Formats: sequence, structure tokens, C-alpha cells
Amino acid sequence: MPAFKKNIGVYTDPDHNLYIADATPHHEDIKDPSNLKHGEVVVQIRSTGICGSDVHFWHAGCIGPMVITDKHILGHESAGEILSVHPSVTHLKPGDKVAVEPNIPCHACQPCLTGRYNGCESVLFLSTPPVPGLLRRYVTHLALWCHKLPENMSFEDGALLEPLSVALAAIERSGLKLGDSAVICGAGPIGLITLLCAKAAGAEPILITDIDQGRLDFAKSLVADKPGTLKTFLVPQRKSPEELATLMNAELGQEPDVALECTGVESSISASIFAVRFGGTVFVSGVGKNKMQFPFMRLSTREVDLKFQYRYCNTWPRAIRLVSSGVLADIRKLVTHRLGLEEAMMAFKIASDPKSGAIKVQIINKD
Ligand SMILES: NC(=O)c1ccc[n+]([C@@H]2O[C@H](COP(=O)([O-])OP(=O)(O)OC[C@H]3O[C@@H](n4cnc5c(N)ncnc54)[C@H](O)[C@@H]3O)[C@@H](O)[C@H]2O)c1
Ligand SMILES: OC[C@H](O)C(O)[C@@H](O)CO
Repeated sequence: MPAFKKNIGVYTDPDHNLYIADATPHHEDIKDPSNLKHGEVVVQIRSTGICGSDVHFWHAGCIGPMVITDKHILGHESAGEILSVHPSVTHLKPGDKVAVEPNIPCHACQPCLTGRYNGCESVLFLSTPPVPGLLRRYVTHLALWCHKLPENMSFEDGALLEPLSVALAAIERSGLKLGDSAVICGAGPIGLITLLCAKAAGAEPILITDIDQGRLDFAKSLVADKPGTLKTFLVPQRKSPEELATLMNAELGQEPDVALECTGVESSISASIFAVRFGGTVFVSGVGKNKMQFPFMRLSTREVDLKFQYRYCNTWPRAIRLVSSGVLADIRKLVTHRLGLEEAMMAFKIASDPKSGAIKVQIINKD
């Protein structure tokens, strides 16, 4: 059997019962605004980044309670071009470049009404089953969740705003202040963008950890031209969280004010809890096992704040300003691979191969 089969423009991975991407050819009626409902627009998707969660869904068919039971399309880090708008939409027009915020919250529950729409229990999150994702040519979406990009931002830049939003939400909720010392655990895309944000927010010094020297080298190169200190820590095997914390703090030269945990790995979260100073903060962006054990007495007796985050809310306009202004221009360096929509399977293989050196793989749709 071929590695994947081509089926009316839909690229399917037979081993995983997953429609990775829908490359269905153009339908003229998609441009017709009379097919749209109030507030809707059609976006022609141009760039989509592959997220670790996409790769996880591809391999495991689920993330915790989010289970793929039917044909499914992945992808939620996208930008594209407006093709058509419903007459009720006045702030967007055909031809506009937009980044797609991949959620449709209910706009009526308590979290929505208080502006924290990432807490909406009936949210439709594009790519979380059963809601199809954005690895397709077109999507009909609410204009409200399409953010217009300025001239100096590309579709590629726009597709980076979703993981940037995750990091912005983390920095904000962590309470990180100018001059705070910080440890960032994990130098994957989320850890690396968190590093850029922590630098921009004035954290000093910063230590970033990983189990992969290649990722640490990438982190070094990412901020090589920035003032301030970046130390790296290759996490050794077979050490207890207490031992790891001691080693990390020796490398950093102090107990950090804040640990920004971007792995979701239990031992790394525990090491962060042992590492931070009395009254420090451990902020967990990483997502891991359903149940974990944390050192309660350490949290309690050291008044450590342990905080979490689920996706993001109200981050996109800020994310656009930060990239467009150049403050976070270096986020562009994260895109290491670009493949076409028809090469989606190959893109997933590269994204999931630790030896590929890939940081962010993007799928480009030129037609
Ligand atoms: N909270 C949210 O809303 C949200 C949103 C997106 C992603 N995430 C989560 O953030 C985490 C990071 O995402 P990513 O895309 O960067 O993932 P990734 O898998 O690409 O990166 C994780 C990095 O952590 C490293 N790592 C693994 N074990 C480690 C350990 N014990 N110590 C130090 N480093 C270790 C890996 O080598 C890798 O470089 C994931 O858990 C993901 O699910 C959370
Ligand atoms: O950035 C958004 C995250 O990747 C999603 O919440 C994903 O983990 C589950 O749908």
C-alpha cells in the first residue's frame, strides 16, 4: 500500500484513518457572498504551521478526551486571503490578508461575556475533533476571528500568530516583570517563542533547558544578537527533580523568579517547582499526562504560585503589533521548512522526525 493515497484532492493517511489535508480544487461558488451568513467571510488559506498537537493527533488519534472518531482535517495555525465577505462585514474586503484565529466561542457564557473566551465550554476550535481544521484551500469563518495583517506581514508571519498567542498569554498570566530571572523548560516552538517574548519583556538572566542539544543550539542562535544573558542546560537523564533544580540554578547563577514550563513533562514541572525562589512562579504552558504528581510541600512551604493556561484570548492584535513593529521579528527564524498542500504527509513526517532539525514546518498553498 502506498504511504498515502490521493483521493479526489483529499490526502489521506491510511495508517491513521486521518484526512491530513483537503486539497479539493477550487469551486467557483465559494466566492459568491450570497452563500454566506451574517458576519461570515471566505478565506483562501495560504500558510499553515504544523503544531505539536497536530502531530500528536496524527500519531495517537487523540489528545486526552479529544478523540478523532471520523475523517478529520488538522491545522489551526493559518493565514490567508479574503475571497468574499457577507454584506454585513464592513472591516474586511476581498484581497485582504488575514490571520485566522481558529476558534468560534459561543459569545454568551460567563467566560465569553467577561472576555476570557478561551474558557468557553462550547467553543468550536478548528482542528479539535470533530471540528475540521485549516489544512484545506478555503474556510468559511466569522470575520470577527479574522485579523487583518498590515502590508509588512506575510502569510507566513500570520501563521505564526497562533503559537505566538500561546506565548503571549503565558507571559501575561505569569506576571513576569522587567529584570526577573527566568527558566524556560523546553526549546520547542512554544519554548522558543516564549524565549523571544521573555527577552522582549526584559527577563534577565534567562536559562533554557532541553533534552536535545540541537534545540538548545537553535535557541542560542535565535537570540545571539540580543543583549542580555541566555544560558542553556542540556537535561541529563536519571536525575531527580531536586537534583535537576540544583544543576539548573547553578547554571543560571541564582534561583529564578519565574519558571516558564513548555514541555508538559512531569519531571520538568517538578524540577521547576524545586528551582524557583521563595514566592516565585511556575507557569505551565506545556500539556502532558492526565494525572501527575507534584511536590506539594515544596509548593506550600515556599509559597510558590503554580499557574496554568489554556490557549489564549485577546492576544491577536498585540501579536500583530509585535511582529509588524519588529519587536518580535525574529519569530520568522522559526520557520525551517515550507512544503506544498499536496506534500502535507511529507510535512508531517518532517515535523515529527527529531533528526530533521525542523522547528516550525509550514504548509503553503500557492494556487
Ligand atoms: N497551554 C496551551 O494552550 C498550549 C498551546 C500549544 C501547545 N501547548 C503545549 O506546549 C508544549 C510545547 O509545545 P511545542 O510545540 O513547543 O512542543 P515540542 O514537542 O515541539 O517541544 C517540546 C520540547 O521539550 C523538550 N523536552 C522534552 N522533555 C524535556 C525535559 N524533560 N526537559 C526539558 N525539555 C524537554 C523536547 O526535546 C522539545 O524540544 C506541549 O506540551 C504542547 O502540548 C500548550
Ligand atoms: O494552541 C492551541 C493548541 O495547540 C490546542 O489547544 C491543541 O492542543 C488542542 O486542540
